[in-house]
Amino acid sequence: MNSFQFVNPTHIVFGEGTANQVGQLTAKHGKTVLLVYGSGSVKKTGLYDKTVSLLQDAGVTVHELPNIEPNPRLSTVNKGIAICREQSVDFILAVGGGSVIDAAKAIAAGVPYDGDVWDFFTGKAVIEKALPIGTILTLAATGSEMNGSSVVTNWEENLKRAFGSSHTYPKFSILDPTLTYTVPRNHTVNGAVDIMSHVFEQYFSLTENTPLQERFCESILQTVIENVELALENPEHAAARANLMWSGTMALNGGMISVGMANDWASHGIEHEVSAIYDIPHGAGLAVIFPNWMKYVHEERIDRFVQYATRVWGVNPAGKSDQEIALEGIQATRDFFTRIGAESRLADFEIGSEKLDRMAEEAVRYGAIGSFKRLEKQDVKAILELSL
Ligand SMILES: NC(=O)c1ccc[n+]([C@@H]2O[C@H](COP(=O)([O-])OP(=O)(O)OC[C@H]3O[C@@H](n4cnc5c(N)ncnc54)[C@H](O)[C@@H]3O)[C@@H](O)[C@H]2O)c1
Repeated sequence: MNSFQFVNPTHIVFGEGTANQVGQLTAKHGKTVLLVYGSGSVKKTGLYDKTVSLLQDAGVTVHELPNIEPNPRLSTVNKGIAICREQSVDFILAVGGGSVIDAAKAIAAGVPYDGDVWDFFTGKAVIEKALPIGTILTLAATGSEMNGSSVVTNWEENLKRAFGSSHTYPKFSILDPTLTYTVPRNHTVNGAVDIMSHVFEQYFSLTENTPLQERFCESILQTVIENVELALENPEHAAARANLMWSGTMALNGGMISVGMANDWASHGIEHEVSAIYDIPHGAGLAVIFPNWMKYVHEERIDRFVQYATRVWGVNPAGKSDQEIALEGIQATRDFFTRIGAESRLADFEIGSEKLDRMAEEAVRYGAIGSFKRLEKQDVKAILELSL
């Protein structure tokens, strides 16, 4: 295990009915709020009306930025920055999934910065301060509700980039699993794949002597596997929705499950290049890329893949070589994603080979990616080719 420090400042308020606390939680941090949300579900479910009235009852002035896109765009973030400056907003409340929360973080970082907020995504500048934000989460997936990361798409340049900062952790996040009852089938699937992928990025590591971290990872994977089909069969399955929601938060809350371990994140980097051009949902892209990344890299550390196959998927190792066991675990991953309804090929999104070179080149724009196996442009291209 490597040396590490771990801090996570986000106050989590978990459980049915907790959205009723949004007024008092927000009023602790700000008086003039930008309410950031997507294009439909919060209005349909009544969460929008309820939130506005709770904020007003708490004496908070509310300004709004609706219509955050899935895969939020830089142009929308800039609109939010302008509103905050014009209206002297002192707190941002995100109500939605990862896209809404990520947009809120980018706005929060952009408001006190004199330059272009995109600088934080390209590494040209480092975030030194940000407006405080809070969230009401409506979709179990990204972990953005308890981490400092944001992913934004610069649509004009077809670039999807991320930043991570200690200044953009939410002050609080309200996690009411009943708010996810309305999440449609495809986004429930994408969310589950995203949660599992976050764990994979941390679990497939070359760092030695990390048994507790590995078991944290395995337990999240098992919990998602056990619960996602229950939520798909019955979208109002209270226990399944609660378990998925907490799994999503734990899978990526600033690295708690993988402290002291090298992380990989190459598959996320590759997926970002795909969705930057084709605007496909993040989880859907990961369901295609990840099993192919696994096939491509598993020989780097076969014992971790054997452990994954046997502990997570219950592969019986008797009479099999390590290679056979590892491949059985990878196939079990692919089969599971397919069984819950995730796509398995880029062709399912009508993506062909035309832009593979550009995607591979952009993925390694700042150098080789990944730590489990360092991937150069030709490796990324090979994984994308396997994914066609
Ligand atoms: N910040 C991070 O740590 C992090 C990690 C992984 C991914 N991401 C990014 O997050 C984005 C994806 O976020 P996401 O997976 O949470 O999805 P999302 O926020 O894009 O939402 C997906 C869809 O679900 C709908 N939706 C959300 N809640 C709903 C509800 N309760 N009922 C009905 N519909 C609902 C939204 O309107 C949207 O159409 C991508 O841009 C991805 O790159 C961020």
